[in-house]
Amino acid sequence: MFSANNLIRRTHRTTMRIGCKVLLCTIASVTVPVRSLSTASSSKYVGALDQGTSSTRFVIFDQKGEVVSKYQKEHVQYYPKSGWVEHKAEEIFQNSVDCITNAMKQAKLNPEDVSSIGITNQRETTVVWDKVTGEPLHNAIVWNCARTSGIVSKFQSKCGGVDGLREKTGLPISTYFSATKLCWLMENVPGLKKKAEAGDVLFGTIDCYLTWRLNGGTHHVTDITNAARTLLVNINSLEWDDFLLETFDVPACMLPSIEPSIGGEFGVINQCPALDGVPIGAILGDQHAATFGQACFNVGDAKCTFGTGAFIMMNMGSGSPVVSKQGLLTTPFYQIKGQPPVYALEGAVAVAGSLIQWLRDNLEIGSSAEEIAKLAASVKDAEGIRFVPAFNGLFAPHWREDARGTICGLTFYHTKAHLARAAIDAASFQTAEVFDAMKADSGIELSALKVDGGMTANPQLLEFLADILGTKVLMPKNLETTAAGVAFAAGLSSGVWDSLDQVADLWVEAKQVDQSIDDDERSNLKASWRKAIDRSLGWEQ
Ligand SMILES: Nc1ncnc2c1ncn2[C@@H]1O[C@H](COP(=O)(O)OP(=O)(O)O)[C@@H](O)[C@H]1O
Ligand SMILES: O=P(O)(O)OC[C@H](O)CO
Repeated sequence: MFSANNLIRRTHRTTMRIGCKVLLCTIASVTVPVRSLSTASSSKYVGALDQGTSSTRFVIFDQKGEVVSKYQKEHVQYYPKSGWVEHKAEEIFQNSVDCITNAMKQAKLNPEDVSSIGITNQRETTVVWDKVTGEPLHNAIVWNCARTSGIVSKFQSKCGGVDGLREKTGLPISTYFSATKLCWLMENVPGLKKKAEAGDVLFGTIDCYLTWRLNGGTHHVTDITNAARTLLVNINSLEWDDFLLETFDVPACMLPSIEPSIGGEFGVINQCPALDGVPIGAILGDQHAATFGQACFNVGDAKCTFGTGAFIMMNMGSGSPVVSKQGLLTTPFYQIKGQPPVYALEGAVAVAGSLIQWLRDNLEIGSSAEEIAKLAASVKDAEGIRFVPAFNGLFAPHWREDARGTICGLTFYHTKAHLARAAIDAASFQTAEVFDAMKADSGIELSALKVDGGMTANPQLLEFLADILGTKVLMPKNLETTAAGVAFAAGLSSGVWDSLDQVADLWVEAKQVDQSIDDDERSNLKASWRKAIDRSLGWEQ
């Protein structure tokens, strides 16, 4: 059992670069449970439950950080109305158990072989469930669901605009975060508000729901990286904030307790026989886990994950969080028990790979992402087409609920291949906007961007990205960076690894892509993108 009494502390010193200064400082004080020391020889594997927007996977890592086995399962996406997105939390839990069971079977491992697991998840997605039966009281409302735009306008007016809560929360008031999703549930699920006020209902993001189901309800907990994406947490105190709870009218009794990401009290698994008795050693939101897996441990290190959306995160170190003036998010990157959190700046782009899925499913211009990628590669560029995928409005750095998808520059010359190319370029253009905002906010000149996620299988994406950013793009050997990140975090808490330096050594570069255009060409491309963005704004009233 993971408890404060059986923890041993180890402190490690390393060098950290801040701008051009090199500091010798403590970055990791790792808490190690006795279990790992007493059973060090047998419990050498670490598991990662990676619950993403489109699928769930369980990945098992050995001490060298190599993948031993993995199992993945997609879940159904529900689109009950235009712009609405839902998941079934029960299906996600059952898929999690299936993935764990199959991956453990493939690797021929028993629970005693696994020192701990980490949970990483699609963030902000909101679940409410019955405290006794565990039954979800509505489908989960997904992070990219735009149903709360009316509620968002109301709170923006009430709180002083889109940035009215930014100092406290690090976030703009947007449909993206959990608070307005919870408001919608309270207003629309009959009887929910009364039950919640009576203490009969629990709220949580996906990490919290899965943890509660896996530990049989012994711990209703979340970690700080997930809690801080609800719009209900003060990013300085790292606690639920009374003013925010009052503003959004959320009863405190339905909220989980907030734990540090690494070594927090998350309980022990007792509802999945394949991992019976294994502690949950770490929880990290998926973008935070990817940043951890990409070993972005120095201030200024940054990564971008190109999956359903695109998410850039840059390590800003511990100390006071930097509040963005450029439309970025301030977010705890991770927190080790007993240590102050390390903060990050993040640029969240809502639509990246999902645009390729849309071309496949709705326009049927190819039967798979790979086929669309091939089509896009058959032309030398997009021939001037700019495709702004503001399907649910625009996230960072614009935060405009009123933007809608826009294709600019079409002529009779263009074919579906140019459209496919423009869709792939859109991910890089959006990343460049966030990249520039990050440089302006942090004062840090980023010399490289580490990348991962499903879209990075596409060489045209990587080449155009390096060109439009004007910097080198680095790809790791291990592309399961999200799962690796939370596995490393769990392994640090259970003693499989004992320092961030050790974890950083597990990161191996597979590929570097360099820019190949000059500054003039880059500025022209960026100027054309800005024009296209302007045309997408204000469409939806
Ligand atoms: N070769 C490719 N070119 C462009 N996009 C791709 C390619 N292969 C996969 N994708 C996109 O990558 C996304 C899947 O990436 P993944 O990291 O698994 O996403 P998530 O973690 O968000 O579920 C899909 O949206 C898909 O359209
Ligand atoms: O599951 P992904 O990779 O699409 O990530 C979703 C993000 O966590 C949403 O904030």
